[in-house]
Amino acid sequence: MISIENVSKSFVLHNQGSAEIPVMQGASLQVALGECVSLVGVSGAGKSTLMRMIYGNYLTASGRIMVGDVDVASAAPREIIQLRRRTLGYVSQFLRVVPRVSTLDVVAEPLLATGTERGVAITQAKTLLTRLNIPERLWALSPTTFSGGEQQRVNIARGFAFPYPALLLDEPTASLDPTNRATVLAMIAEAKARGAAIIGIFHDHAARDEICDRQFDVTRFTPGLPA
Ligand SMILES: Nc1ncnc2c1ncn2[C@@H]1O[C@H](COP(=O)(O)OP(=O)(O)OP(=O)(O)O)[C@@H](O)[C@H]1O
Repeated sequence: MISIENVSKSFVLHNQGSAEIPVMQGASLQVALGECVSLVGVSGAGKSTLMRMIYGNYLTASGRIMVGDVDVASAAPREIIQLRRRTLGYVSQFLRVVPRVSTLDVVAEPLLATGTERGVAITQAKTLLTRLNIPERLWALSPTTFSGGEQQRVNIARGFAFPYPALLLDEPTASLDPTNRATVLAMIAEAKARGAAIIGIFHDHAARDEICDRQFDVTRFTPGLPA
């Protein structure tokens, strides 16, 4: 489902004499439907950079990043938006909060964007928020004022609302209490069981070992680091 082929990436620091910093060279990884792979490697190895390249937030210098039949490395912005709508989900570490949009609407939005009838989308959002222990009194409010852990759970509810066949998870269990952590791990297991291909970054090693089928050490492709 996700196929990364010989991918390289440099950053050009325009404010520092256009210095070119190579951060990844020749990375390849295949993730099948129903499989969960964790990106590992020392701090600065390029885990987040690879994740952002797969999602199309960072440009890829060379190589291919196939998600389904779309090559994110060469796709037009319009194709990437389409891919993100129905194929590729991303649970980032932090919720991007839009003032005045209710929590229910934040969670239902990925379903509404794919044509789900409003009543069905809101019911699904309520189910997810209940499961993640967001109190009902908060559902009509914007998550702007929520605690860090509450915002993270709203973000997870939103990320799991639509059944994406490919899913990127950036620290999905960070700063969760044991009960909510167990719920999120169960949700990831359910996504795998329905056939999602998942790539995650987990500093929570117990969670990683429980939920991931294998690890991908990004350090092997970091220029200048011992392999
Ligand atoms: N936007 C950027 N501009 C310039 N350099 C960047 C940018 N993003 C990342 N880098 C550099 O790329 C390298 C990889 O960073 P990245 O954040 O991907 O590492 P990581 O493995 O996710 O680290 P951590 O575990 O600490 O989050 C680092 O040397 C970092 O400084």
